[in-house]
Amino acid sequence: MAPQPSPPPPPTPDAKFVPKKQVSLVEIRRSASVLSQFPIQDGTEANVLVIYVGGTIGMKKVDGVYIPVRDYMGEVIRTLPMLYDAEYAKEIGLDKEELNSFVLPISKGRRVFFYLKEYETLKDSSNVNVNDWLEMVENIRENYRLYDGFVIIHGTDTMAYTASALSFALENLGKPVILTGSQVPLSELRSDGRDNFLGAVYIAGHYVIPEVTLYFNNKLYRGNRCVKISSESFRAFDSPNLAPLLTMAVDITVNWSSIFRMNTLAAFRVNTNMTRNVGLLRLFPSITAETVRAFLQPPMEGIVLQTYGAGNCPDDRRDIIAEIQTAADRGMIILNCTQCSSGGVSASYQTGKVLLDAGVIPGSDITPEAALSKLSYILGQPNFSLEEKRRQLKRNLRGEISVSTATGRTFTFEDSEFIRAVVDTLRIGSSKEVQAVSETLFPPLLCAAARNGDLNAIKYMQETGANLTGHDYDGRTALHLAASEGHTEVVRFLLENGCSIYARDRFGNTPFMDSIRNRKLDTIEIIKQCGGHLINESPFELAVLLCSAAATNDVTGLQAYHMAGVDMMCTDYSGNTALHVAAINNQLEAIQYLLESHVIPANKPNGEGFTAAELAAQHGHQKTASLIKELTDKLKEKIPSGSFKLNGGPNRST
Ligand SMILES: NC(=O)C[C@H](N)C(=O)O
Repeated sequence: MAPQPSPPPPPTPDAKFVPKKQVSLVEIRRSASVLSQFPIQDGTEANVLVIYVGGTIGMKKVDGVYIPVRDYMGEVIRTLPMLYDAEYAKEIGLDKEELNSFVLPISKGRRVFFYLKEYETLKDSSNVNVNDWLEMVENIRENYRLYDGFVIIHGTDTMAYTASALSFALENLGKPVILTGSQVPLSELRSDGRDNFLGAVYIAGHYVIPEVTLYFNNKLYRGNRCVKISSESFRAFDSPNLAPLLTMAVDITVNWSSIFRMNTLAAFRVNTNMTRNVGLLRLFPSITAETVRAFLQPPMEGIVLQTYGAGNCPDDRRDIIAEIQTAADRGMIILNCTQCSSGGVSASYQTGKVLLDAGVIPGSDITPEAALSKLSYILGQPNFSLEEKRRQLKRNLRGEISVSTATGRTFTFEDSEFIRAVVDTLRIGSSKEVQAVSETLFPPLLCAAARNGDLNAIKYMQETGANLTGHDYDGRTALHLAASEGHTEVVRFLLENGCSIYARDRFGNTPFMDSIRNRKLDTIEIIKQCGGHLINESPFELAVLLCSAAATNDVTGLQAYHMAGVDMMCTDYSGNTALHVAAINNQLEAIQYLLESHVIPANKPNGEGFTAAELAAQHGHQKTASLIKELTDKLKEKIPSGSFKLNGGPNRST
């Protein structure tokens, strides 16, 4: 075989390279004079810190091989419109290279800004070690309050290890930490990096999934459930024992009931006590006792024992079992993890029970990567006794294992035993009292499920006897929530099961009004088909809502009111219709919609006798005044005679 060319020398530090002064995006945006006029507004903006550790995603081909190159990631991002809204960045002064700050195109009415913090030494993840983990943890700690979420750009080879380690080191996490990378560099034509990078930053800026997760190939996995399964496929990772937490497709589907949430009031903190004296011993047929003994010697403190099937070892190899027993007796912690890619450990077989009897701790369905991190984290805690370490290893700390009930099934929200378990806990005996508990508990549960669009959970609760029309302490019903969120499938199901579109909550809102306020046009249509209409909303209140929609160019809002049958000619306290207000505020799209839908005649005077065109001119919007006249003339040509009474306004919709 021809001699292989010697690998290129590692990239020497570039003399001119000066590490960027690391400031947070928030500080940048608050300090930059241009930006001060764009105050950070809650809800419509999000800030994400992107920590760039290395990996293929940011690599550049140099002399025929890929190597990480400083500043290259930022250069490439600036060329990708899906990752960087250059025009808006320029408009607000965020386009300076030294700012290392970027902004996604607007999405769901929100701007996601991200600050790229590039490590001084960008690594192929094969070189990532505990010290790098500690640096990532520290970076998150020092920036925790400044950002809505965190993305770590990392090589794929050891990404699952890093994700597992961080999941334990970041305690009481309340914000998303998402790892991602790619199989093909971002700059290459067919890179998977663009979608992976965009998806991770998008999710971090739009969803509060308070876990360490891993985003790859349109799926968001719990980080400590992942394994790398391919060195070539874009589907490089799998989570064999837990379904993805989120799937990115035409719609974004979040499996909210799977999200792991800390049940503590303790604040976020980092815990970097992690011992390195751990290892993984994979059993194989005819392994010698000498090998096992050598592996279990100090300074080893704990090992992951990778066993066959459901956690089995050869029970006829008394020599091996004796070595394991001896090590366990002297305080070695041994965690049983299956070699199978899915499923977990159980003491169902004698060949598994012998390990349990020898003091090996069953690891449930934990992955090898997570098992090593969990061991390292627990054995690193200075205040844990041996017993406490053993106890903690059996616990589900960060969702790294499936919690099984006595029957071996995993507890889920949809499980009808949920209510029975609550009833048992409250030690309520009589059916009357059980009924009282159900009437109290089911409505908020139904509302929660409806808000998440979780139709299966609603059906489960219906089968358990829940009254779908029940309301919670605020008078809110499941239909209110489903209508507010626009979950049309749930709305249909609830309507087909007798839920009322006229139910009013304590604020006087009906599901119909909720669908209008939230601009859920499909839901408005469904409720209208069921005869839904506005009942007691005062024309004045509706006029104010219409005019504020016009003033803010909220065309969808105008459509929603129009679809709902609101009298679009209603006027506010100064006799202005939505068209007058749109003209005063120079909102061209709103004007166009109102004129083209023939809901308000252009020549209708407001309370002071001025038409929309006159008001536009009075407020210095000459072009808008001309547009109104042009549109009106054009539309007049199209209007069939008799269908529009200029002085009396449109045919009134019922
Ligand atoms: N796709 C990748 O990122 C592989 C690369 N060797 C790494 O792990 O850094």
